[in-house]
Amino acid sequence: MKRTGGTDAAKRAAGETAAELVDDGTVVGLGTGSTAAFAIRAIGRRVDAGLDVRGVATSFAARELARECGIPLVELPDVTGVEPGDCGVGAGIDLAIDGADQVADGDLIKGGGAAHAREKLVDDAADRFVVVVDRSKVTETLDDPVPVEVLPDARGSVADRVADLGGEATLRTADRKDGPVVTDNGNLVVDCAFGRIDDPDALATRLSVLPGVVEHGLFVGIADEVYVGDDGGDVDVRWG
Ligand SMILES: O=C(CO)[C@H](O)[C@H](O)COP(=O)(O)O
Repeated sequence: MKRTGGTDAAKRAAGETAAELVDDGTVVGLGTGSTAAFAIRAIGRRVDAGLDVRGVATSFAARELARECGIPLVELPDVTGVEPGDCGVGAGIDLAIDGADQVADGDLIKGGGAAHAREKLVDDAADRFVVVVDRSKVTETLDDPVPVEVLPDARGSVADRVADLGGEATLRTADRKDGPVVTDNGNLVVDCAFGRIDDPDALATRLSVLPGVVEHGLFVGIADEVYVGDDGGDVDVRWG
């Protein structure tokens, strides 16, 4: 679920500071959401000024914004050495910059924009994953609902299994759409409230093995640094 307390000034500070980390001649993962958008626009301005970079978008929205900003794009298989009929080896993303909905002790809840499946794929593949957030996202422990992308037919069975785990699943709907939110991958999202999550790693493992779960929004041990912006334009680098 989106936390809406942060200001644009704080998001801008985090996003634009992280955009300075992009080196010439590299591949950068482009995150989703309003904070990552500040980074994408800043990278676009650097491209205008001559920066040679290729972007891998984490969502339809990130791709559209990157195109608007003139950032050359490649697809993930283009940087993983995949040949037809082959799995390829490793990934060639140097740096990923992405937002988060909640951060505690360097672990994240993501998926407020329903893009967490592809975000995890890109962010985890990067040599360095920098999270950009405003201060309202940083808490002592994770306790927001965890977005879980599910195959459409699995929404009921996953909700049952989430209840067995002590959680409560709610099918995500949108304000300006009849029916549920459909992800970029054609799936549904159930937001699963567990209250305080004392062991995110254990919960992540339990959610991952549920039949019909495509991806959940717990990002445990994936982030390398978290850039926390404040209203005055300062950025605190944590868990680096
Ligand atoms: O996980 C995400 C999308 O799936 C976003 O990164 C997250 O929702 C943060 O967005 P914002 O910066 O707009 O608060």
